[in-house]
Amino acid sequence: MQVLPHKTQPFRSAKTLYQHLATVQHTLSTAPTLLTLEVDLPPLDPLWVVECARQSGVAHFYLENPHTDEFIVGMDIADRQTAAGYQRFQQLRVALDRHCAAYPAAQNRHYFCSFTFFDQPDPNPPGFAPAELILPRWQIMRRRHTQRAIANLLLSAHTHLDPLTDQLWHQYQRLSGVPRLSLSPLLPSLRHLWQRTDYQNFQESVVAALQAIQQQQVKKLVLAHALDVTAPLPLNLPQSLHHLRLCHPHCYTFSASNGQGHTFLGASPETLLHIDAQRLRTDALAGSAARGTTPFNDTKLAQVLLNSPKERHEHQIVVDFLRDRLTQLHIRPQHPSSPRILKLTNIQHLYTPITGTVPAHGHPLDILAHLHPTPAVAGIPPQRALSLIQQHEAVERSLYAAPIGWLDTQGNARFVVGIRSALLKGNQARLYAGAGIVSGSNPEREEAEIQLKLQALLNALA
Ligand SMILES: C=C(O[C@H]1C=CC=C(C(=O)O)[C@@H]1O)C(=O)O
Repeated sequence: MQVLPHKTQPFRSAKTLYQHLATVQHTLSTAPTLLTLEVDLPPLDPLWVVECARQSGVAHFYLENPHTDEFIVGMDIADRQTAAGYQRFQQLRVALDRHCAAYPAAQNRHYFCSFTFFDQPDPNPPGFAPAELILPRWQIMRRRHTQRAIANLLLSAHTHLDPLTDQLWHQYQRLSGVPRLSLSPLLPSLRHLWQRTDYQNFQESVVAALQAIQQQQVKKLVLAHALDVTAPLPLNLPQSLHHLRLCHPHCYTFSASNGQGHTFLGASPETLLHIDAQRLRTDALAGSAARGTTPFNDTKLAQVLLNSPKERHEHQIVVDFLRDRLTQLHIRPQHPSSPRILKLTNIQHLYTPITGTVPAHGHPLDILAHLHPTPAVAGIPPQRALSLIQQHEAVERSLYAAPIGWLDTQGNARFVVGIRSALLKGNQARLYAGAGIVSGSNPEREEAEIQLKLQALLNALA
């Protein structure tokens, strides 16, 4: 089957679009063909696309890094594959290979992927599969000061062109029309949010984790906590995302909605997999301290963090894990011998960037299968840590702390770890934060770290 690039501009009018699709359809058999159309759109704020998707009640996917001036945003679904179970990454790869064989690679085609933390569907599912691969109907991307937009659609001799043309034309008009977004730079008042959480529960699980560490069941365990928030009115998604990107310009701001009212969003400082032309980067990020209120105090806190044997141990476990896993994949890891400090708006971390070269046969989904979950979000040894998390955590992790991002047909990828994140539905939000527990951890201090992380998210909700 072929990919049919268009030669004319089919989005001149609804009529030219219909005629273009009809001309293509004339050449098709009953088997579907993937049509990828380049679309001229004015320079867009990706949050306008998020808003258009929200208003139309369709799925969206958004990832933006203000610091590198990169974004990708997708609206609606052209094709979707899902998988579950311990082979879910491999199953998605098979689905992707099949997709690429059926519809040969069009440059610029990107697939959005999300995963839940555990490989089985949640008992109270928010409607995200354990593994999802989505080819968006609309994809708009900005990189190196250039924006490009495409529309993907599956077309066969049987497709009814009238409703398809109507839908595409309507979506195109919305996207290219004057954005009706009024994004405020001010932080919202939090007085209207009603919060419910029980830190007693978290502290008890830290005590249980310390016991498991003492009994040498695990060396490290990452425990998460959730804060449930209710607002008097539905939460304003573009505004919340705008706050996140303003407050965390060095993080990846992201959101994914399933088109059924659930949206997972956040601003993650942790890159799990960044591949550009076979050059790979993954981040070891573990070990935290608050930001100081004065430059002097801030530097002092950073020095204490860098010199703390407990924090360095917590961090080194992640570095060692990532090194081992990359080596298993025949990728030679390279990294500085000691961690640096990564300063975020409200918190600072120990940070070691690890780089390498992906071999020709290496595939982003195989690499993700090896990297998730890292001991920055689970623990070590991984299997034991996972069962202790299930035993001690009170809430489902859902998409929290799992890979979220995109890959293309040339092996490039961007995946972050879905931390500093929340799940929204209507006027309700569940905010997640976790902390690594090692020998020497203190329940009160871990709780303070969790509160610091949750507060940053809470400040962004609008
Ligand atoms: C698991 C989270 O953070 C991880 C990443 C950086 C520092 C961490 C820490 O110091 O505990 C965590 O390992 C979270 O924010 O939910």
